[in-house]
Amino acid sequence: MKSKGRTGRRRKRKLMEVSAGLVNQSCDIRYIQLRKWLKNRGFLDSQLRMAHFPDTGRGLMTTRLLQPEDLIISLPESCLLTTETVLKSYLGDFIRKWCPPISPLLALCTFLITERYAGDQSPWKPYIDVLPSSYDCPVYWEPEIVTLLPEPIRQRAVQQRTILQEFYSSHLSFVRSLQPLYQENMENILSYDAVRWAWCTVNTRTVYMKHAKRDCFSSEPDVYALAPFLDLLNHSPGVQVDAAFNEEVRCYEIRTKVPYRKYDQVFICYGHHDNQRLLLEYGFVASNNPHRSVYVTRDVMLQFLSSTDKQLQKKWSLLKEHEFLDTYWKKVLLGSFVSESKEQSCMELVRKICQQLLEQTSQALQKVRCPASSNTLLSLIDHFHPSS
Ligand SMILES: C[S@@+](CC[C@H](N)C(=O)[O-])C[C@H]1O[C@@H](n2cnc3c(N)ncnc32)[C@H](O)[C@@H]1O
Repeated sequence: MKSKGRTGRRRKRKLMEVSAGLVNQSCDIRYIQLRKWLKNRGFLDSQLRMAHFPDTGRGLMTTRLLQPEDLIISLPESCLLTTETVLKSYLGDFIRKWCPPISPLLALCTFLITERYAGDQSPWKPYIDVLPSSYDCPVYWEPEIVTLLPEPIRQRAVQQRTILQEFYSSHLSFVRSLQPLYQENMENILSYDAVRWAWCTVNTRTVYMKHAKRDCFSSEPDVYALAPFLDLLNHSPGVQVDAAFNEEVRCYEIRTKVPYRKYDQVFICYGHHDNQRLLLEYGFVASNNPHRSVYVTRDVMLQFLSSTDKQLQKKWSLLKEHEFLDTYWKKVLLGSFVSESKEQSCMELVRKICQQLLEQTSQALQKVRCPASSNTLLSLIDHFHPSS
């Protein structure tokens, strides 16, 4: 009787999951190893399970109803990977001796790479095995694809690539100093590709956790913690959570502010980011993002403003200098009263600009021919379409 009931419940759960379009990934061997590893480090089983969702990809679903103020997850300190972890490791002495001090970000990236290189020997293997092997952030895109992005985000994507390249090349001498630890050439282990992977891992997956300033690190903020399992939570701009390290119980805790039904995907909010920022920093865009915005370059604006106005450049500089450009547009677009004629002309200008950006986006879409990446890219570029 008992086992029949359990079978029935299993069938019902399967049906509900299938109807929600999600695939429970609990039997993935890497996931099982991760759960075992977490348990050994004191993580008590939570109601969350890894699953694959049709709209957001891999994420976490709840196996029970969640009410506002419920604790979603409580991850013990021993599961967190921070600069403290790095300093206690074989890298600690090298970091402490190195001058000028390296950044907390470089310490984390180096540790991730050397632990991945250690393979079976690494105590972090179960975590590293579930990390993505590559990312969708623009630093992974082919330059021809980056060229197709709308100009403002294209500039930022190019800038980001330069920052990463400088991050990689400016730390080569520190990387070489680690050679006594390995037989293989250190520059092969900490290659550009490896650094890009680690950089994206830290940038897309860490939670905020402030650490006291230490002399062995440069003055950049030390605010990262890699949080295994917890970092499978996807972003939704509409949800609210309380997330922080609880000093009393020494766990990183997240409490939901919104309810979830059984088998729903549970989300957190990475911040009030527009789609440009989400794409640059996390490699995705959110549909129905209340913070979405359309970036317009100065050249496009000037192209639409009266070409007969000889004083236009001067007026523009003046407005910019006094920070009127942003505030005035926001006022009009958010519905504050300016004057009827001004409002109408502003709206008309916005409509024309959007129309032009729409046309440019359609042309860019036509050029995306690469079959392997077209789906992701089409959806990404589509989100930058001003009409969306
Ligand atoms: C902290 S991880 C979340 C877990 C991740 N989906 C995974 O499979 O490991 C952040 C990454 O998840 C993806 N992501 C998060 N929220 C998303 C969303 N709403 N839609 C699509 N992808 C999302 C992005 O690739 C992002 O860089």
